[in-house]
Amino acid sequence: MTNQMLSIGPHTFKSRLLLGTGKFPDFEVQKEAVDVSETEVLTFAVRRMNIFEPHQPNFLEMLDLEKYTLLPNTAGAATAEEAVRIARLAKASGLCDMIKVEVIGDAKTLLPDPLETVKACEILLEENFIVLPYISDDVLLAKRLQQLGVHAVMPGASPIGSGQGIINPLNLSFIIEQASVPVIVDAGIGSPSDAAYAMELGADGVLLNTAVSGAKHPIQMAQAMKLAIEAGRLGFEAGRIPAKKYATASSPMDGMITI
Ligand SMILES: CC(=O)[C@@H](O)[C@H](O)COP(=O)(O)O
Repeated sequence: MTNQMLSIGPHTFKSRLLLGTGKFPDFEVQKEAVDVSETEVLTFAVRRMNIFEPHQPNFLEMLDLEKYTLLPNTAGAATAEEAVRIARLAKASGLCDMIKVEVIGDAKTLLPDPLETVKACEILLEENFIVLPYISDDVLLAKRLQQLGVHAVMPGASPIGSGQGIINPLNLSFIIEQASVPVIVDAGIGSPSDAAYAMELGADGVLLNTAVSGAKHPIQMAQAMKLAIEAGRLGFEAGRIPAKKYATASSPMDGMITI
C-alpha cells in the first residue's frame, strides 16, 4: 500500500489539491469553493495582498486559518532578486516557511525564467525556506533543482490560465520518474480530466486556480477537481493495465468446452 499523504518538507497533507486564490467572482463563492475542495493548501500572491490598505477586505481574513497551510508565492517577480525580496516579506509576516518561487520571464506566455528561478532557489534554500519552484516541464531543470535541495518541483501543464491541460505528458512523466521530491503539476489545468490525468501519470499533487475560479459554477468545479484528483491518485496506485495495439477478449474462451 502506498503512502496516502502528501509530504512537502516538514508539512504533511491529506489532500493533494492545492488551490490558488485569485480571480473568484466574490468572497462568498470563493469560501464555499475552498470548503468543498477540501484543500489544505492555499496559495496567494504576496504582491497582491493589500498590505498598504489594511482596511480593504482580504479573502484570507474570512478563513479559519487553523485549517489551512498558506503557500505564499512570488508572482509578479521578474528577477531572482525580486522573488527573494517577496519571499522574505512573506516570511517576516509570519505567514509560512514555504514559498512558491515564481519568476516570470515572459509577459505573453507567463513562462518561468529558468536561470532566475535557480538563482532565487539557491538563495532561499540558504535562508532555510521550504522552496517550491514553479518551472516549465523541463526534465533536466527539475533534476538540477532537486540536486540543489528544493522541497518539491512544480512543472506547468501548460501556460498559466490557458486551461489547455497537459500539453506534454511525456515530459511530465520523465520528471515524475526521476523525482526524489514531490511533483506538483501547476498551471494550465482546464478540466477535471486534466487533473485526473496528471495524477494518473504519478504526480503527487495538482495546483490549480483558473479552472475553478473561472468556471461557470466555481463551487461545483471545486468539488469536481477534488474528486478527479482523488480518482486519479487511486487509479495510479491501483496500477493501470498497459495500453495495447490489438484486442484481447475480456472473457477468454480458452479451456472452455465447445458443444
Ligand atoms: C504558476 C502560477 O501562477 C499558477 O499557480 C497559477 O496560479 C495557477 O495556474 P492556473 O490558473 O492555470 O490554474
